[in-house]
Amino acid sequence: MLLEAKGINLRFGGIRALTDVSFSVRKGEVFSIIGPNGAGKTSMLNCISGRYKPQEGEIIYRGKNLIGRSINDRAAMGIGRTFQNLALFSHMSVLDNIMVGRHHLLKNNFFTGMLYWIGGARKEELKHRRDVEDIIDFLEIQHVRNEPAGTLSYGLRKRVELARAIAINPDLILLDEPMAGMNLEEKEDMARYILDLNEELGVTVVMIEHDMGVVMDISNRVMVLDFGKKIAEGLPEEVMENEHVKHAYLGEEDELLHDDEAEAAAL
Ligand SMILES: Nc1ncnc2c1ncn2[C@@H]1O[C@H](COP(=O)(O)OP(=O)(O)OP(=O)(O)O)[C@@H](O)[C@H]1O
Repeated sequence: MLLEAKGINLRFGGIRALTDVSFSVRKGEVFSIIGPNGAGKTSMLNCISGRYKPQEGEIIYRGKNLIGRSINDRAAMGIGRTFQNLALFSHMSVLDNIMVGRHHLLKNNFFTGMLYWIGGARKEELKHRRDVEDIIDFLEIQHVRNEPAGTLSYGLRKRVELARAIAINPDLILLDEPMAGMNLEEKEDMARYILDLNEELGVTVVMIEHDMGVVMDISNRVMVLDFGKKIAEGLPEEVMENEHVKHAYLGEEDELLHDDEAEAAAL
């Protein structure tokens, strides 16, 4: 197992965001976390990336417990992530945004900076530049490499975010709704990049996604959360047939229906 979450409990005051959630992800898998709004999906990713600290439970990554380690430590251990909302520096070029992702890998600091002209640090920087160019080629964003990120289409910006997450050389990547807000063509492109990342570069993927078509297409296994609890885990087709899961999603539709009805009644 590459990643194992055991008995994760996360509370915010009186809110139980996650209750006794356990699951494991095998090396090389695309593992999706699905569930209705507010089910605890992002909270779970945040526990893995280090943004949130669960009150109870362990998260074991390559045999080491991650709890208590900083976000940077986890990145250095090979855990990359993207966010639900775009988090790029909009005035910086695509290239510089990706270099930011690379930053913690640069051994070069103030002191080693003095050695720059002697050779070591300069060589290191050249290697980083070459690696970043490889990522740019991989995600086919050469044509916008010098553009300010803020001027790009939404789909391209999401791709640059993925590039920045890949820049830390992750073994495990956490993707929070990578297709949100995309049109069909952009979704298909993104699905292909995620699969290439998984198959060609061997990166294990843990992904939150609302688009069931995408989830069914590219996931090896799926976990379903509802009100902070795991209600199902298994192959995509098994999970979709699960009565609890159908009920959780129907419940959400019911709620939406009631909201519409309430709105209609208010008019
Ligand atoms: N920082 C926080 N402070 C307080 N409550 C939080 C915080 N983060 C999450 N929560 C609460 O935890 C619960 C789970 O939220 P979370 O964002 O993890 O759900 P989600 O499944 O990712 O939802 P969505 O699909 O809408 O993104 C919600 O009730 C949310 O309000």
